[in-house]
Amino acid sequence: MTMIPPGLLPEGLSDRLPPQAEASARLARRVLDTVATHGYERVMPPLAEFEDTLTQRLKSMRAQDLVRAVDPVSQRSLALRPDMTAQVGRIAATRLATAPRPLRLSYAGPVIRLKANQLRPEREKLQVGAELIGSDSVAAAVEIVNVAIEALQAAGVSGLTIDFTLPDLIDMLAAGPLPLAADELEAVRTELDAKDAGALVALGPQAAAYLPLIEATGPFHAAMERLEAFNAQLGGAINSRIAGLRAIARPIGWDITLTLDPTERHGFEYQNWFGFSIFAEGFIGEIGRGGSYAILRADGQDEPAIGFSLYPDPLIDAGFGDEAPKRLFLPLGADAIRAAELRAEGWHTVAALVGDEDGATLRCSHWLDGAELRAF
Ligand SMILES: N[C@@H](Cc1c[nH]c[nH+]1)C(=O)O
Repeated sequence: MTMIPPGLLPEGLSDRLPPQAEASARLARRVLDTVATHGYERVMPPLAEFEDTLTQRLKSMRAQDLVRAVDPVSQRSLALRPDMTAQVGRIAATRLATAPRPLRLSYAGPVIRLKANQLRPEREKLQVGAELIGSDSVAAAVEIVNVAIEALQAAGVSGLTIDFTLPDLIDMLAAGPLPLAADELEAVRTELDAKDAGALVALGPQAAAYLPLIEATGPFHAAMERLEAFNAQLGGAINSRIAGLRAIARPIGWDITLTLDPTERHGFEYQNWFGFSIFAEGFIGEIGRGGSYAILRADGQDEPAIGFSLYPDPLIDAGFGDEAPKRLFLPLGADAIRAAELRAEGWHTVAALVGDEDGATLRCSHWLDGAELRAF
């Protein structure tokens, strides 16, 4: 029999220890507090749900990568949540179906996937976010992008880059001005993902018409000019998308780097007209993502929505939210009233239990001597 050392967890799952556990809670708190100031109210969906209600609520969400189990009570398939946006969608479509719109909700909690991605081995991640339900207008997008930026800045994250994308652009073009057969569509997507101009042209003239989209990538303003030139060739077929992107970019401060990658689809499985990824200087991979999507309501109608989710674990690993508390040792018999006063001033007290503990070993910087603080 193989011995499993104590404390060993399944691959991709880990404990958060002091001080990162506190830092993680603090960062989530800052984000939630910031979004609350913009009217977003917190919901707490459960860790697991019936698999079908979890995956069928958002249009074009796929049931991939789920950690599943059969519920012995209902005999139905349960899944651990991979993304709280789907749960917020379910809440909005069911229990809050009659709440006034737009409905602004926020959330924070762990999410889990079966497989880790190439960039990070973790299968469990903290997700913190906000969703605006009832609109996916340009005004709603402006609000969501700016609230996401403000929340990250309030948490002390700087050097932000926002990469805009148009998740359903290829579908829209293929169904309209640049027709593609179903099999061609997938091949075009693959080559656009790879940004392989040669391979795209080799697919034939229909596919080659998508070539300008490879060029319309990079720093926002230059890429937008190329996207506008492409739009002009198409007789203005994507006018509304272009106007939307410009309006969303306009209020964003100069301290934020903006980029465009109109065909990026990694991580944008259910988003429709607008999507964005958030990067922070010094971190590989995105630390957040968002966009517009449709929630399926009980009456079969779609409800528009837009939101963002942050994945702050890499920030925590790098020390964000770390604030070493001032720790004070209380020897046996210390003045309880004075200790309470000091706690009210922000000290964390560590009380002796037997009398021979060493406060310095317990990571206290000071000890209470009568009413006085003494440094160790
Ligand atoms: N939940 C999505 C991002 C998102 C939130 N709202 C809309 N999109 C994700 O984590 O990829």
